[in-house]
Formats: sequence, structure tokens, C-alpha cells
Amino acid sequence: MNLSLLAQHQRLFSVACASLTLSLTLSIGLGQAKALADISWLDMIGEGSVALLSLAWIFFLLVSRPPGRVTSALVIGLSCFLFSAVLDLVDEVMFYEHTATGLSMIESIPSGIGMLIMSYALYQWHQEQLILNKQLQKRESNSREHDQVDFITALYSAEYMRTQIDSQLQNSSSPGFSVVMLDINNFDLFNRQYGHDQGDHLLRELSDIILMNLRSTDLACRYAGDRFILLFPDTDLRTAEQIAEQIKLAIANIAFKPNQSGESVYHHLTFAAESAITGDASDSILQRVNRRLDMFKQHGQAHG
Ligand SMILES: Nc1nc2c(ncn2[C@@H]2O[C@H](COP(=O)(O)OP(=O)(O)OP(=O)(O)O)[C@@H](O)[C@H]2O)c(=O)[nH]1
Repeated sequence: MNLSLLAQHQRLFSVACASLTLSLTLSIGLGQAKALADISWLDMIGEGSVALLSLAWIFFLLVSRPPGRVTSALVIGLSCFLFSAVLDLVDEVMFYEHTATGLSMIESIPSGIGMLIMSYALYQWHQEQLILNKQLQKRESNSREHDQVDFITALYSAEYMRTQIDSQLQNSSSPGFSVVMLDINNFDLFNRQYGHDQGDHLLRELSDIILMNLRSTDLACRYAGDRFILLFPDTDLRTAEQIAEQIKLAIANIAFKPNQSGESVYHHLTFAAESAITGDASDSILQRVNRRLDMFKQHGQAHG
């Protein structure tokens, strides 16, 4: 599990810990232990699960969401809820003679406030998701299959591209789409000079530049290693080549800074394009464009 986001949430982590500590201190400090015979174990299991799951939700939020308004509101709301859930749990094993009314008020108010804050956060999350969906459109086509995502670039894999090409072939009576395959030149040398991590970082940055230069209907996937494959629905070969040329130009002009140093490294791509022809299958069109790209690379040509 990747815990790197946790380091960016120290304040929210403290809020959750403070809520847990305060509720435990209050509920244990103000009460007296019940006799074992008076404890309802069924209630303990039910309320214990609510408290534990609230803690688990906070943990998963902290390790999976970046800092921001939505994350803060969700964690603060859940921490309020956790506060009430812990009081509720502990009063199964403690009884409160003099403070019962005060504690029951303290117990019910934070969970209500927590629910309100979380409802606000969920609405904000919904708004955030609408924006993210727009950005995701070029990463994914008609379906979402997270087991086909390449975790380095967050682009879909070649397998996903095959399914999307197949659906293009099935949906149109005469195929009217093009594909482009891009390959980074001398990526092996870059890996050897700056290390594999920097190579991964470069793949991510290049993916972002590729996406930035696509239209909302196009799709980019990682084919293999330093090869990317693009799908342009309803697009002729010439237009697809023009877009690929723009991507190539954009990448050639970006100064990549390995290890955040002052050094600038520029990258060049080779690409090949193919249009679908009658009788094509996803494999045949991918093989054609792959072969064409290999041919260009062998002859040192920029593109076809
Ligand atoms: N960092 C990183 N490197 C990868 C990954 N997948 C493949 N590679 C590396 O990509 C390199 C591809 O090497 P080549 O196919 O020779 O490509 P190239 O060096 O760009 O050579 P040309 O295409 O002929 O210019 C190899 O060093 C692989 O180890 C990855 O996920 N991350």
C-alpha cells in the first residue's frame, strides 16, 4: 500500500487522533466500569464495528486523497462521527451516574454535526468528480476498467485500446478512424543516465503532454515500454498525423529536468499512423502501425 499521501495530512491526522483521545478520556474518565453481567456483547460488537469502521474510513481517506477542501471536510466530519461512536461504544462497558445527561448530549451532537459536514463534503466531491471526469475523458473511452490501467502513466493499457478499437470496428459500417503509435527516442539511454525512477517520471510527464494535445473524443493508452498508442475516432489519416506532429513538437520543446536539477533534457519522438480499412481487426491495425513505426525507426525517419 502506498502511504506517501499520509505525510501531507499531518493536521488532519492530528484532528482524528484528538477526537479519539478526547472521546476515550471523557468516556473512561467520567464513568465507572459495569459488571460483566451487565454488558450487552451484541451492542458492543455493533457499536465497536461502527467506531472501527469510522477509523478505517479516515485512514483510507488520508492515504488515498490529496490535501484540499473535500478531504478536510470528509476527515473532520468523520472525526466528529468517530467521537460520538467511541462514546457510544464505551458506555456499553461504563456507567455514568451524575454526568449521564451531559454525556448523552455530547454523544449525539457531534455525530449530527459530522453528518452535516460530510454531506457538504460529498456534494463538493460530486462537483470535483464532474471536473475530473472531463479530464479523464481522454484517458478512458466508453468504459472504466481499473484492472487495465498502467500504474506508471495512469493511462489505459494496450488491452484496453484493443477493446476500444474493436468497438469502433463494430459500431461503424465503414471504419472511419485512425490510430497513431508514438515511441520515445533513446529512452534506454535516458534510463541508464538518470535511473529508472526518472524514466518513470518522464513517462508520466510525456503522458500528460500527450493528453493535453488530444481532443476530448481521442484516447491515449500506453502500448508497451516507451510506446504509446492513440485512437482518433472519425478521423482521417492526415488529421491524425497533424495531431501527432503537434504532440511531437510540444514534447520536443519541453525541457525535462531530471532529479529537479538545473539540467534540461529534451526528448524526441518517432510516430507512425494508420487508418482502419474494411475487414480490419484490432490486432491487424495494431500490427500494421507497429511495423510501420519499426520501419521508420530503422531508417531514422521522424514519422511516416
Ligand atoms: N523507467 C522505465 N523504463 C522502462 C519501462 N518499460 C520499459 N522501459 C525501458 O525502456 C527502454 C526501451 O528501450 P528501447 O526499446 O531500446 O528504446 P530506445 O532506447 O528508446 O531506443 P529507440 O526506440 O531505438 O530510440 C528499456 O531500457 C526498458 O528497460 C518502465 O515502465 N519504466
